[in-house]
Amino acid sequence: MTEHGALATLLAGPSGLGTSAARLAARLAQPPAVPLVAEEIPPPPEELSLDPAYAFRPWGDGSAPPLYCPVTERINDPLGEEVDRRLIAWAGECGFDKEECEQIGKAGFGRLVMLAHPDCEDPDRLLISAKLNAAWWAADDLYADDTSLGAVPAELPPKLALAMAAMDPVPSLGEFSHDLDKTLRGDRVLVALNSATDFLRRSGTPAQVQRVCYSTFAMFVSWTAYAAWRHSGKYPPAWEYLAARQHDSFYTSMTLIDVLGGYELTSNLYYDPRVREAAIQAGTAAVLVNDVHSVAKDLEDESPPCNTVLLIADDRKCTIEEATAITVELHNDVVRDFQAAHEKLSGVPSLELHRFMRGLRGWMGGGFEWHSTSPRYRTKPRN
Ligand SMILES: CC(C)=CCC/C(C)=C(\C)COP(=O)(O)OP(=O)(O)O
Repeated sequence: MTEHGALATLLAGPSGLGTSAARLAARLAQPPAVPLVAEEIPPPPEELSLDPAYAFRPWGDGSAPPLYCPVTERINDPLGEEVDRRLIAWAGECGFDKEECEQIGKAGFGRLVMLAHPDCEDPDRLLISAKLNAAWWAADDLYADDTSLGAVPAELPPKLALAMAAMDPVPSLGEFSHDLDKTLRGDRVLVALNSATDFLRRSGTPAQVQRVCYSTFAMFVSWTAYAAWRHSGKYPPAWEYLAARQHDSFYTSMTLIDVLGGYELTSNLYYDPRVREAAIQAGTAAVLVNDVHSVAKDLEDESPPCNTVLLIADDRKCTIEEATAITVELHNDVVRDFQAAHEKLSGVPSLELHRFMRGLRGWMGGGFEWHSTSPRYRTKPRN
């Protein structure tokens, strides 16, 4: 029986997230009505604490409920520092200036991949994920999110179309290729996306490379939805943002798990609905960890980017603290769903699938650790 056939047989049983800008900003400026304090946090349900791979992990200043999250499998600071050194040198080659290279170094994307890919010891392989994540974040900050860095919502869609051309080179169109090639060479974000994808091509199979490209392009569609909401000043309800966030999540980063692990999860397993659902759950949970850590940073922008906590606060007319608790609860439920899916898939006779599922869990545990420690999310004390 093929791997896919085995999976289909095993899984044949019953099948298993779903205003205006001014109003949003005004509400968020209000002081918290009833702050949640640590003593009010209900104790975690005993039975869920039993799996040693998961824990209720305090985060931030400890005042919000803990995140139910996989534990961090590996912390190897010298390895993370080595990846960061190589990453900063590469960023300079792509055309990022000294200050930008320093920012990239400070964020610690090398440390992120050291934490998130515990089954990869090789700094050069880790660099595949470090380069791609740094390039995605550069596009996210410089093109999409950060007004102070020149991001303009109305200019985003055509920039993303060029970003796709940078990652997935288009065939020559004679005289019409000249200006495109010049543009792709002249913009540091496009150079980084092109270089990082080329670097991936050295180790990944064509199927692995293309899955990275297409999940990136799906993520770009969600970015254009956020840009339209920001441009019009009509922010969406949380449910609509969350629908987009599921394709704009660390799922994209997780497409690299098997490449860094030095194996390949075949396409029919990778895209099996149960595996995809689990991977989207892992990516969404990891990006909800990002949203709860990004609130202060996002509020600093003159036109705040979309964020689950801020949109829930607006939807429910509640405080940021209350919206944070709701987001944590949602996160924890998604992790529990992932945990159940992982358990169910553990009966499938595929070593690659077992490694990949463990890789998804490991990525969530590493992502949590990175968000808790990266200066990118260090919050200023609130008044
Ligand atoms: C940048 C990247 C790896 C893309 C996948 C995950 C993702 C979309 C982000 C982390 C970007 O979300 P966001 O803009 O909210 O991130 P920051 O809060 O700006 O770090």
